[in-house]
Amino acid sequence: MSSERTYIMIKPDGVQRGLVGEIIKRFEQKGFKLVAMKLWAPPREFMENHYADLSSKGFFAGLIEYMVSGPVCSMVWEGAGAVAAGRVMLGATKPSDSATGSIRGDFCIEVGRNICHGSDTVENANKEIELWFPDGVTEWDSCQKAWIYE
Ligand SMILES: Nc1ncnc2c1ncn2[C@@H]1O[C@H](COP(=O)(O)OP(=O)(O)OP(=O)(O)O)[C@@H](O)[C@H]1O
Repeated sequence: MSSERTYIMIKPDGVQRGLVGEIIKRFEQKGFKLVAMKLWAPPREFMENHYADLSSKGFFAGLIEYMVSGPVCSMVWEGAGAVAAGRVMLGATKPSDSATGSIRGDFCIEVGRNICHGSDTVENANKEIELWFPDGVTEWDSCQKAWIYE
């Protein structure tokens, strides 16, 4: 499995409900490496751009209202298979379908308040990382590497 980077965002409900630490803890404990993070409230147009592929959906206006209702915590996590593993850790989009043990399965009830976002493909991850972190990420060596990878 090759090393990848994935864009993970804690949505406004996740921030307001005090789940930032819990979500970071899960990614750290899994063995992924944090290479970028910021807490901020991007302008509406920025969020519309992030979700541009959903602009024709009936829930788009509500989604954008939700996403600009408070600060989000944007992160980039790195590691082998990080994109697919990140999606599994988040759980299915609809919390009623999310496995217990996943972030959505454990902490939320409705699709319109589903706490977190994670890139769905490596290609989209690279696009999202460029959008959210145009100045790049922080490269560093983790002393845990030899204990996580063979
Ligand atoms: N039927 C719906 N009603 C309300 N909101 C929805 C609905 N479907 C999706 N959403 C919202 O739009 C977001 C993006 O939907 P998408 O289909 O891209 O799922 P996803 O890739 O799992 O989610 P995300 O991009 O947030 O990680 C969902 O996470 C959810 O917040």
